[in-house]
Amino acid sequence: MSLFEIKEKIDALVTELNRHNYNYYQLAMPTISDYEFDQKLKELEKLEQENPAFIRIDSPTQKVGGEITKTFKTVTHKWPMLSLGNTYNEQDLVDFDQRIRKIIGDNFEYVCELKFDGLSISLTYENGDLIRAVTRGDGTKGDEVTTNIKTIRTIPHRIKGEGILPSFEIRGEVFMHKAAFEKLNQERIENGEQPFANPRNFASGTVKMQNSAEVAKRPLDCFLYFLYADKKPFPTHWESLHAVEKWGFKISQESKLCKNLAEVFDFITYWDQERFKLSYDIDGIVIKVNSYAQQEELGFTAKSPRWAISYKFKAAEVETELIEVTYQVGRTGAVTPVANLKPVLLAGTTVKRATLHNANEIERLDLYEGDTVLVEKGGEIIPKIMGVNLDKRKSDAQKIHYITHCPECGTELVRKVGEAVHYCPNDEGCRPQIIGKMQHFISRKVMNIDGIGDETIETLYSKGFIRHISDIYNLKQDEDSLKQMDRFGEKSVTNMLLGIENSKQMPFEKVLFGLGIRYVGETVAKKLALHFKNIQNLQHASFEQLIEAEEIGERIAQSILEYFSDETHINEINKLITYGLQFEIEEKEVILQSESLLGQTFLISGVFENHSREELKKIIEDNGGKMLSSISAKLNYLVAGDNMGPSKLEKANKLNIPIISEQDLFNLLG
Ligand SMILES: NC(=O)c1ccc[n+]([C@@H]2O[C@H](COP(=O)([O-])OP(=O)(O)OC[C@H]3O[C@@H](n4cnc5c(N)ncnc54)[C@H](O)[C@@H]3O)[C@@H](O)[C@H]2O)c1
Ligand SMILES: [Zn+2]
Repeated sequence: MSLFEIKEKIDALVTELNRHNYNYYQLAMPTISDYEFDQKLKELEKLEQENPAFIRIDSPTQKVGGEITKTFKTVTHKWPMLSLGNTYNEQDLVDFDQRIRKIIGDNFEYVCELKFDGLSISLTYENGDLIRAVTRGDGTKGDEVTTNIKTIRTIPHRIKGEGILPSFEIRGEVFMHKAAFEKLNQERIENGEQPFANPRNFASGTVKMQNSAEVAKRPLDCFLYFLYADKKPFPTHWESLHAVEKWGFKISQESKLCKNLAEVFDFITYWDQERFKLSYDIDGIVIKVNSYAQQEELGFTAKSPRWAISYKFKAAEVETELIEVTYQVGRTGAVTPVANLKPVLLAGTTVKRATLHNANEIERLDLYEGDTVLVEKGGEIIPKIMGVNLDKRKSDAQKIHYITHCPECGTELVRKVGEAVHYCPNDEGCRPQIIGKMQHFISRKVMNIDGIGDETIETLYSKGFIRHISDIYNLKQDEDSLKQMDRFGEKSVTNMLLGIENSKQMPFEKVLFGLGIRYVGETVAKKLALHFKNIQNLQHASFEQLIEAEEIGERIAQSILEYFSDETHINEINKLITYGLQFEIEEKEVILQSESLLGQTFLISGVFENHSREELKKIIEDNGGKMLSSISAKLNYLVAGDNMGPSKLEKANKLNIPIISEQDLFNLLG
């Protein structure tokens, strides 16, 4: 290569890798595998080493990959939060070991740890209290996410014990267990939200959420693995790990003290096999020099410590044949494509299917019939297709196009502008939608109706007993004929009818969730119930009034409007009201904490530093204030946080309504 070509190559790699960093860290949606990314980064490193004059300051070899965001307070790290050098092969570890021996001699130990696939966090404790939690950010500065991190049960807010330092930092990895990921991601798919690709992305998306109450609902966990203090009380990393465990921190029980490289290799070989049995994802092994004095001697590069390295496992992947793409219709009408594969063994299980998410994914992969595909088992339990082996494509194969009509009822599918998912709009006539809606309604998380299960719903539907949710409440009429039916019997029918009767006491928010309005999942239903109090208010709410409610965005508002514009839905609700289901929230008797806001009206808008909008609302109401849902001359105060809409601000200014901050509100309370 000529010098000119080398420079071109370096520039191209820098641009490409920076784009991948952005996709990976900011969007949590990488488009190439970690392995490919790391190969390209190594190529760049090598070119730069040979041609140092061409190193660019924005080169990904010169900095840690993430960035800070504007939505949180920025905090400068007392000790930079670095990355780790990595490798996928054993020879590099031998070289690493030799480099170390050259500098510190032969008398040292390694600590081998699992490399948890999550996001790193730095916790600061003072006098035993957790006072701050900060993300890695760009390595120098990070986002302060203390409130969110405090929702993680395994992170102590306060520690007690012997020898606790008055001030220290402890770092570790926040992650989500695979089972929790599968469950929550499934809920997202059902609610029409974009699913996360893996637990790591889900965890990092969660830590950066604005609403801590929402974070609390998503179970995260954390292993701690670095202690930092001005003067470390222990001479080694290993001793620190065991001390902090006594202080109350969760450390991994799988770490191992290794005397030499052979023991390190044993550890690697063992975990390469066993990693799939863990309840969480790891993407490799971290090898650290144990003694702090020796760590200091070895020092750092621009991006990572010289005394540590990570050995990364290649993702488990295998080639197999695509048999066909089939389509599943969910209860909200969302149509999900599934790749049916020639069964193949991968990471200890037989794989027969892979998710394709939506039409974009089929397009991205450019799938043809009978293609040989590369299947990867990453975070998820259901594997995904990474790519196609074009060499093996059959010459007469046809390109796969996403279907245009519902495979269940033949209705033409619709896809809204800006959305990835196709829907079957025939919600009243499409079997899986009808059955799915009723199954959702009776399920444990929704109306929790005893004595009736998914299969019963299918049978009752097939026999013509039920077509709508309201029919469930009419089953009593058919008691005698039901008792005559196969596999039903006296007792089970009595139980079922009792369960149905009891469910009439379920609160409004559950009923609302049960109606199956698109995008109205459990949390949204709760917010709507709290905000609108009863079905009439919700049914007649305008678009503007809907988006006033906490966490209700335009997409949800639109979906609610559409739902209530359908006569069948209104009839259905009216029937349910007649049957005695709850369509308003029980107004609890309020005992005021004070009367300092009595007679005053408030409206809350924007995002607040210390409280959620619902919390502020409660504080106002507990002190005698009244909430209004829109800006009018009747409004006394507009409590404004960050990112308030400009139109509101303008309106409030026009009407001369005082705009106050969160702090001003508390001052009003006295
Ligand atoms: N596919 C893509 O587009 C893309 C883009 C950018 C980065 N990446 C991937 O991300 C990697 C870079 O990410 P990175 O800078 O976070 O580095 P890294 O993930 O390779 O290693 C550093 C991180 O490991 C974590 N870690 C887990 N367990 C640990 C333990 N026991 N001790 C110490 N640290 C532990 C820490 O969070 C630390 O910040 C790349 O190697 C690449 O594989 C992929
Ligand atoms: Zn259909």
